[in-house]
Amino acid sequence: MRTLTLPASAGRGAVACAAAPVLRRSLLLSTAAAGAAALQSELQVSGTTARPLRLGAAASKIRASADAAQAATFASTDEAFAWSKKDNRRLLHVVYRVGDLDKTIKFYTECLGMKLLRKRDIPEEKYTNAFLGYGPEDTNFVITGSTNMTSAQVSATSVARTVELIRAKGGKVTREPGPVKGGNTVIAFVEDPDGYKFEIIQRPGTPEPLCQVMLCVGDLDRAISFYEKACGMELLRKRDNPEYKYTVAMMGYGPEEKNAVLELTYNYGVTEYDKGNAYAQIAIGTDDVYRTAEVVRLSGGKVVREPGPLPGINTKITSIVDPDGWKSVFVDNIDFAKELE
Ligand SMILES: C[C@@H](O)C(=O)SC[C@H](NC(=O)CC[C@H](N)C(=O)O)C(=O)NCC(=O)O
Repeated sequence: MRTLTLPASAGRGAVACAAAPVLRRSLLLSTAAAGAAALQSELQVSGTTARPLRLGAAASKIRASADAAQAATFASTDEAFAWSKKDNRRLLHVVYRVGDLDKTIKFYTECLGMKLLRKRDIPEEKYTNAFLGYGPEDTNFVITGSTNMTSAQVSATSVARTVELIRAKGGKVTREPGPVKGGNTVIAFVEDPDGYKFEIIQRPGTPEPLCQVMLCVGDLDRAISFYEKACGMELLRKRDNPEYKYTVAMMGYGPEEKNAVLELTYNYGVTEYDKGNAYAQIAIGTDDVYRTAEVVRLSGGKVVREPGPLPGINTKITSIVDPDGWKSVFVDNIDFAKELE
Protein backbone atom coordinates (compact mmCIF):
# COMPACT_ATOMS: atom_id res chain seq x y z
CA MET A 1 0.00 0.00 0.00
CA ARG A 2 1.31 3.44 -0.93
CA THR A 3 1.38 6.14 1.76
CA LEU A 4 0.17 9.56 0.68
CA THR A 5 2.48 12.43 1.42
CA LEU A 6 1.10 15.94 1.23
CA PRO A 7 3.11 18.81 -0.17
CA ALA A 8 4.87 20.62 2.66
CA SER A 9 2.91 23.87 2.53
CA ALA A 10 3.05 23.95 -1.24
CA GLY A 11 -0.47 25.06 -2.03
CA ARG A 12 -4.14 24.91 -1.19
CA GLY A 13 -7.65 25.28 -2.58
CA ALA A 14 -10.37 27.81 -1.87
CA VAL A 15 -14.10 28.17 -1.53
CA ALA A 16 -15.57 31.70 -1.72
CA CYS A 17 -18.42 32.88 0.64
CA ALA A 18 -20.55 36.26 0.32
CA ALA A 19 -22.40 38.39 2.99
CA ALA A 20 -25.61 36.54 3.84
CA PRO A 21 -28.60 36.57 6.21
CA VAL A 22 -28.18 34.92 9.62
CA LEU A 23 -28.72 31.17 9.44
CA ARG A 24 -31.21 29.59 11.82
CA ARG A 25 -29.37 27.65 14.50
CA SER A 26 -31.54 24.56 13.94
CA LEU A 27 -29.81 24.12 10.59
CA LEU A 28 -26.44 23.68 12.20
CA LEU A 29 -27.21 20.37 13.84
CA SER A 30 -29.66 18.97 11.31
CA THR A 31 -29.31 16.18 8.76
CA ALA A 32 -26.53 15.85 6.21
CA ALA A 33 -28.86 16.94 3.42
CA ALA A 34 -30.02 20.02 5.27
CA GLY A 35 -26.43 20.78 6.20
CA ALA A 36 -25.40 20.55 2.58
CA ALA A 37 -28.30 22.81 1.58
CA ALA A 38 -27.28 25.38 4.21
CA LEU A 39 -23.71 25.29 2.96
CA GLN A 40 -24.86 25.66 -0.62
CA SER A 41 -26.86 28.71 0.41
CA GLU A 42 -23.83 30.16 2.24
CA LEU A 43 -21.71 29.45 -0.79
CA GLN A 44 -24.32 31.16 -2.99
CA VAL A 45 -24.10 28.72 -5.84
CA SER A 46 -25.55 31.18 -8.32
CA GLY A 47 -25.65 29.67 -11.76
CA THR A 48 -23.14 28.43 -14.22
CA THR A 49 -19.71 29.67 -15.16
CA ALA A 50 -19.12 28.57 -18.69
CA ARG A 51 -21.05 27.60 -21.75
CA PRO A 52 -21.56 23.82 -21.74
CA LEU A 53 -20.01 21.97 -24.62
CA ARG A 54 -22.70 20.22 -26.67
CA LEU A 55 -22.08 17.57 -29.30
CA GLY A 56 -23.43 18.77 -32.66
CA ALA A 57 -22.37 20.19 -36.00
CA ALA A 58 -19.76 22.48 -34.46
CA ALA A 59 -18.38 19.57 -32.45
CA SER A 60 -18.07 17.39 -35.56
CA LYS A 61 -16.10 20.19 -37.24
CA ILE A 62 -13.75 20.44 -34.26
CA ARG A 63 -13.38 16.64 -34.27
CA ALA A 64 -12.56 16.58 -37.99
CA SER A 65 -9.94 19.29 -37.66
CA ALA A 66 -8.49 17.69 -34.50
CA ASP A 67 -8.20 14.31 -36.23
CA ALA A 68 -6.55 15.94 -39.24
CA ALA A 69 -4.17 17.78 -36.93
CA GLN A 70 -2.81 14.60 -35.31
CA ALA A 71 0.00 14.38 -37.79
CA ALA A 72 0.21 18.08 -38.53
CA THR A 73 2.71 20.51 -37.13
CA PHE A 74 2.54 24.27 -36.87
CA ALA A 75 4.28 26.33 -39.53
CA SER A 76 5.79 28.66 -36.90
CA THR A 77 5.88 29.22 -33.16
CA ASP A 78 3.74 32.35 -33.66
CA GLU A 79 1.07 30.22 -35.32
CA ALA A 80 1.30 27.69 -32.47
CA PHE A 81 0.88 30.36 -29.75
CA ALA A 82 -1.94 32.03 -31.67
CA TRP A 83 -3.73 28.68 -31.89
CA SER A 84 -3.37 27.99 -28.17
CA LYS A 85 -4.81 31.46 -27.34
CA LYS A 86 -7.85 30.70 -29.50
CA ASP A 87 -8.27 27.12 -28.26
CA ASN A 88 -11.43 26.38 -26.30
CA ARG A 89 -9.89 26.07 -22.81
CA ARG A 90 -11.33 25.89 -19.32
CA LEU A 91 -10.18 24.53 -15.95
CA LEU A 92 -12.16 21.29 -15.62
CA HIS A 93 -11.08 19.80 -12.29
CA VAL A 94 -8.30 19.45 -9.74
CA VAL A 95 -7.23 15.93 -8.80
CA TYR A 96 -6.11 14.87 -5.30
CA ARG A 97 -5.08 11.36 -4.33
CA VAL A 98 -6.97 10.19 -1.24
CA GLY A 99 -6.64 7.30 1.21
CA ASP A 100 -10.35 6.45 1.60
CA LEU A 101 -12.70 7.58 -1.16
CA ASP A 102 -15.89 7.07 0.91
CA LYS A 103 -14.53 9.20 3.77
CA THR A 104 -13.57 11.90 1.26
CA ILE A 105 -17.00 11.87 -0.40
CA LYS A 106 -18.64 12.20 3.05
CA PHE A 107 -16.44 15.21 3.94
CA TYR A 108 -16.91 17.08 0.65
CA THR A 109 -20.68 16.52 0.56
CA GLU A 110 -21.47 16.99 4.26
CA CYS A 111 -18.84 19.54 5.31
CA LEU A 112 -18.18 21.50 2.11
CA GLY A 113 -21.71 21.15 0.67
CA MET A 114 -20.59 19.69 -2.67
CA LYS A 115 -22.50 17.11 -4.72
CA LEU A 116 -21.12 13.74 -5.77
CA LEU A 117 -21.38 14.18 -9.55
CA ARG A 118 -20.05 10.82 -10.75
CA LYS A 119 -17.58 8.04 -10.13
CA ARG A 120 -15.25 6.59 -12.77
CA ASP A 121 -13.28 3.32 -12.59
CA ILE A 122 -10.11 2.89 -14.65
CA PRO A 123 -9.21 -0.74 -13.73
CA GLU A 124 -6.50 -0.82 -16.43
CA GLU A 125 -4.60 1.84 -14.45
CA LYS A 126 -5.86 0.63 -11.03
CA TYR A 127 -7.75 3.68 -9.79
CA THR A 128 -11.21 5.09 -9.17
CA ASN A 129 -12.16 8.78 -9.45
CA ALA A 130 -15.01 10.50 -7.63
CA PHE A 131 -16.02 13.90 -9.10
CA LEU A 132 -17.43 16.38 -6.56
CA GLY A 133 -18.48 20.00 -7.02
CA TYR A 134 -21.03 22.80 -6.67
CA GLY A 135 -22.48 22.45 -10.16
CA PRO A 136 -22.42 20.18 -13.21
CA GLU A 137 -19.07 19.35 -14.72
CA ASP A 138 -19.94 20.70 -18.16
CA THR A 139 -19.98 24.21 -16.67
CA ASN A 140 -18.28 24.09 -13.26
CA PHE A 141 -14.81 23.45 -11.88
CA VAL A 142 -14.87 20.37 -9.65
CA ILE A 143 -12.67 18.27 -7.36
CA THR A 144 -11.66 14.78 -8.29
CA GLY A 145 -10.73 12.49 -5.43
CA SER A 146 -8.67 9.65 -6.74
CA THR A 147 -7.88 6.57 -4.68
CA ASN A 148 -4.55 6.01 -6.14
CA MET A 149 -5.14 11.66 -4.93
CA THR A 150 -2.35 20.59 -2.32
CA SER A 151 -5.26 22.48 -1.64
CA ALA A 152 -8.10 24.63 -3.06
CA GLN A 153 -9.94 27.85 -2.20
CA VAL A 154 -13.68 27.94 -1.79
CA SER A 155 -15.73 31.15 -1.65
CA ALA A 156 -18.66 31.66 0.75
CA THR A 157 -20.97 34.52 1.69
CA SER A 158 -20.12 34.29 5.38
CA VAL A 159 -16.90 32.61 6.38
CA ALA A 160 -17.96 32.48 10.05
CA ARG A 161 -21.24 30.70 9.32
CA THR A 162 -19.62 28.36 6.79
CA VAL A 163 -16.95 27.42 9.32
CA GLU A 164 -19.60 26.88 12.01
CA LEU A 165 -21.43 24.49 9.69
CA ILE A 166 -18.22 22.65 8.82
CA ARG A 167 -17.30 22.32 12.51
CA ALA A 168 -20.81 21.06 13.34
CA LYS A 169 -20.30 18.32 10.75
CA GLY A 170 -17.01 17.26 12.35
CA GLY A 171 -14.69 19.09 9.97
CA LYS A 172 -11.24 20.23 11.19
CA VAL A 173 -10.79 24.02 11.35
CA THR A 174 -7.12 25.00 11.35
CA ARG A 175 -7.46 28.82 11.08
CA GLU A 176 -10.41 30.63 12.64
CA PRO A 177 -12.35 33.17 10.52
CA GLY A 178 -10.82 36.65 10.49
CA PRO A 179 -9.11 39.16 8.19
CA VAL A 180 -6.20 37.82 6.18
CA LYS A 181 -2.80 38.93 7.49
CA GLY A 182 -1.93 42.15 5.70
CA GLY A 183 -5.44 42.68 4.27
CA ASN A 184 -9.19 42.92 4.92
CA THR A 185 -10.64 39.86 3.22
CA VAL A 186 -12.07 37.42 5.79
CA ILE A 187 -10.66 33.92 5.44
CA ALA A 188 -10.47 30.63 7.35
CA PHE A 189 -8.72 27.31 6.77
CA VAL A 190 -10.20 23.83 7.07
CA GLU A 191 -8.69 20.44 6.33
CA ASP A 192 -10.17 17.38 4.66
CA PRO A 193 -9.64 13.81 6.03
CA ASP A 194 -6.30 13.49 4.18
CA GLY A 195 -5.05 16.84 5.44
CA TYR A 196 -5.66 18.83 2.23
CA LYS A 197 -6.07 22.45 3.16
CA PHE A 198 -9.09 24.49 2.00
CA GLU A 199 -9.24 28.24 2.37
CA ILE A 200 -12.74 29.65 2.81
CA ILE A 201 -12.76 33.19 1.37
CA GLN A 202 -15.47 35.79 1.92
CA ARG A 203 -16.74 37.01 -1.46
CA PRO A 204 -19.93 38.30 -3.03
CA GLY A 205 -22.15 35.62 -4.63
CA THR A 206 -20.17 33.74 -7.24
CA PRO A 207 -21.10 31.32 -10.00
CA GLU A 208 -18.05 29.24 -9.06
CA PRO A 209 -17.58 28.72 -5.30
CA LEU A 210 -14.62 26.38 -5.90
CA CYS A 211 -12.67 29.40 -7.04
CA GLN A 212 -8.89 28.86 -6.84
CA VAL A 213 -6.16 26.28 -6.72
CA MET A 214 -2.95 27.58 -5.17
CA LEU A 215 0.44 26.31 -6.23
CA CYS A 216 3.70 27.51 -4.69
CA VAL A 217 6.41 28.31 -7.21
CA GLY A 218 10.11 29.02 -6.93
CA ASP A 219 10.34 31.71 -9.61
CA LEU A 220 7.16 33.71 -10.27
CA ASP A 221 8.14 35.23 -13.63
CA ARG A 222 9.20 31.82 -14.93
CA ALA A 223 5.89 30.28 -13.78
CA ILE A 224 3.78 33.13 -15.25
CA SER A 225 5.57 32.79 -18.57
CA PHE A 226 4.98 29.01 -18.59
CA TYR A 227 1.25 29.25 -17.86
CA GLU A 228 0.90 32.03 -20.47
CA LYS A 229 2.89 30.41 -23.27
CA ALA A 230 2.55 26.67 -22.72
CA CYS A 231 -1.00 26.70 -21.32
CA GLY A 232 -2.45 29.78 -23.04
CA MET A 233 -3.58 31.37 -19.74
CA GLU A 234 -3.82 35.08 -19.02
CA LEU A 235 -2.16 36.89 -16.13
CA LEU A 236 -5.28 38.28 -14.42
CA ARG A 237 -3.55 40.14 -11.60
CA LYS A 238 -0.43 40.18 -9.45
CA ARG A 239 -0.30 41.22 -5.79
CA ASP A 240 2.79 41.69 -3.66
CA ASN A 241 2.58 41.43 0.13
CA PRO A 242 6.04 42.60 1.29
CA GLU A 243 4.98 42.63 4.96
CA TYR A 244 4.40 38.86 4.81
CA LYS A 245 7.07 38.30 2.16
CA TYR A 246 5.09 36.75 -0.68
CA THR A 247 3.70 37.65 -4.12
CA VAL A 248 0.75 36.01 -5.85
CA ALA A 249 -0.18 35.90 -9.53
CA MET A 250 -3.69 34.90 -10.60
CA MET A 251 -3.71 32.99 -13.90
CA GLY A 252 -6.71 31.76 -15.83
CA TYR A 253 -8.91 31.55 -18.88
CA GLY A 254 -11.36 34.30 -17.92
CA PRO A 255 -12.18 36.75 -15.13
CA GLU A 256 -11.79 35.35 -11.62
CA GLU A 257 -15.28 36.54 -10.61
CA LYS A 258 -16.70 33.97 -13.01
CA ASN A 259 -14.08 31.25 -13.42
CA ALA A 260 -11.86 29.07 -11.28
CA VAL A 261 -8.26 30.29 -11.46
CA LEU A 262 -4.75 29.20 -10.58
CA GLU A 263 -3.10 31.21 -7.79
CA LEU A 264 0.67 31.04 -8.15
CA THR A 265 2.37 31.98 -4.88
CA TYR A 266 6.02 32.98 -4.53
CA ASN A 267 7.42 33.12 -0.99
CA TYR A 268 10.45 35.40 -0.94
CA GLY A 269 13.67 33.37 -1.21
CA VAL A 270 11.98 29.94 -1.40
CA THR A 271 12.92 28.29 -4.67
CA GLU A 272 11.91 24.66 -4.05
CA TYR A 273 9.03 22.82 -2.38
CA ASP A 274 8.55 19.29 -1.16
CA LYS A 275 5.59 18.14 -3.26
CA GLY A 276 4.89 14.75 -1.70
CA ASN A 277 2.90 12.30 -3.81
CA ALA A 278 -0.65 13.30 -2.84
CA TYR A 279 -1.51 16.23 -5.11
CA ALA A 280 -2.00 14.99 -8.65
CA GLN A 281 -2.88 17.70 -11.18
CA ILE A 282 -5.31 20.18 -12.62
CA ALA A 283 -7.25 19.21 -15.74
CA ILE A 284 -7.78 21.67 -18.61
CA GLY A 285 -10.15 21.23 -21.55
CA THR A 286 -8.76 21.63 -25.10
CA ASP A 287 -10.04 21.07 -28.64
CA ASP A 288 -6.85 19.23 -29.60
CA VAL A 289 -4.46 17.40 -27.26
CA TYR A 290 -1.96 16.76 -30.09
CA ARG A 291 -1.59 20.44 -30.94
CA THR A 292 -1.53 21.28 -27.22
CA ALA A 293 1.44 18.96 -26.65
CA GLU A 294 3.23 20.58 -29.59
CA VAL A 295 2.68 24.07 -28.18
CA VAL A 296 3.99 22.95 -24.78
CA ARG A 297 7.16 21.60 -26.40
CA LEU A 298 7.62 24.76 -28.48
CA SER A 299 7.39 26.77 -25.23
CA GLY A 300 10.21 24.72 -23.76
CA GLY A 301 7.79 22.77 -21.53
CA LYS A 302 7.90 19.06 -20.75
CA VAL A 303 5.28 16.58 -21.99
CA VAL A 304 5.21 13.63 -19.56
CA ARG A 305 2.38 11.68 -21.19
CA GLU A 306 2.22 11.70 -24.96
CA PRO A 307 -1.16 12.73 -26.39
CA GLY A 308 -3.52 9.81 -26.97
CA PRO A 309 -6.57 7.96 -25.64
CA LEU A 310 -6.85 6.70 -22.06
CA PRO A 311 -7.21 2.91 -21.94
CA GLY A 312 -10.77 1.73 -21.46
CA ILE A 313 -12.60 5.04 -21.87
CA ASN A 314 -10.76 6.44 -24.94
CA THR A 315 -10.76 10.03 -23.69
CA LYS A 316 -7.73 11.66 -25.28
CA ILE A 317 -5.34 13.38 -22.89
CA THR A 318 -1.79 14.68 -22.66
CA SER A 319 0.10 15.48 -19.44
CA ILE A 320 2.71 18.16 -18.89
CA VAL A 321 4.76 19.47 -15.96
CA ASP A 322 5.53 23.10 -15.17
CA PRO A 323 9.07 24.32 -14.31
CA ASP A 324 8.37 23.63 -10.58
CA GLY A 325 7.26 20.06 -11.28
CA TRP A 326 3.46 20.61 -10.91
CA LYS A 327 1.51 18.49 -13.36
CA SER A 328 -1.43 19.48 -15.58
CA VAL A 329 -3.46 17.24 -17.86
CA PHE A 330 -5.15 18.52 -21.01
CA VAL A 331 -8.37 16.67 -21.87
CA ASP A 332 -10.10 16.55 -25.26
CA ASN A 333 -13.31 18.62 -24.98
CA ILE A 334 -15.45 16.34 -27.13
CA ASP A 335 -14.31 13.15 -25.38
CA PHE A 336 -14.92 14.85 -22.02
CA ALA A 337 -18.46 15.84 -23.07
CA LYS A 338 -19.09 12.21 -24.12
CA GLU A 339 -17.95 11.01 -20.67
CA LEU A 340 -20.67 13.21 -19.17
CA GLU A 341 -23.50 11.98 -21.43
C1 LIG B 1 -7.70 36.85 0.02
C2 LIG B 1 -6.31 36.50 -0.33
O1 LIG B 1 -5.53 37.62 -0.31
C3 LIG B 1 -5.77 35.46 0.60
O2 LIG B 1 -6.50 34.76 1.19
S1 LIG B 1 -4.11 35.28 0.75
C4 LIG B 1 -3.93 34.15 2.10
C5 LIG B 1 -2.59 34.22 2.68
N1 LIG B 1 -1.65 33.66 1.75
C6 LIG B 1 -0.36 33.61 2.03
O3 LIG B 1 0.07 34.01 3.09
C7 LIG B 1 0.53 33.01 0.95
C8 LIG B 1 1.95 32.90 1.41
C9 LIG B 1 2.11 31.87 2.52
N2 LIG B 1 3.45 31.98 3.06
C10 LIG B 1 1.92 30.47 1.94
O4 LIG B 1 2.87 29.93 1.37
O5 LIG B 1 0.81 29.92 2.05
C11 LIG B 1 -2.57 33.43 3.99
O6 LIG B 1 -2.47 32.23 3.95
N3 LIG B 1 -2.67 34.13 5.11
C12 LIG B 1 -2.68 33.48 6.38
C13 LIG B 1 -3.49 34.24 7.40
O7 LIG B 1 -3.65 33.66 8.47
O8 LIG B 1 -3.97 35.35 7.13
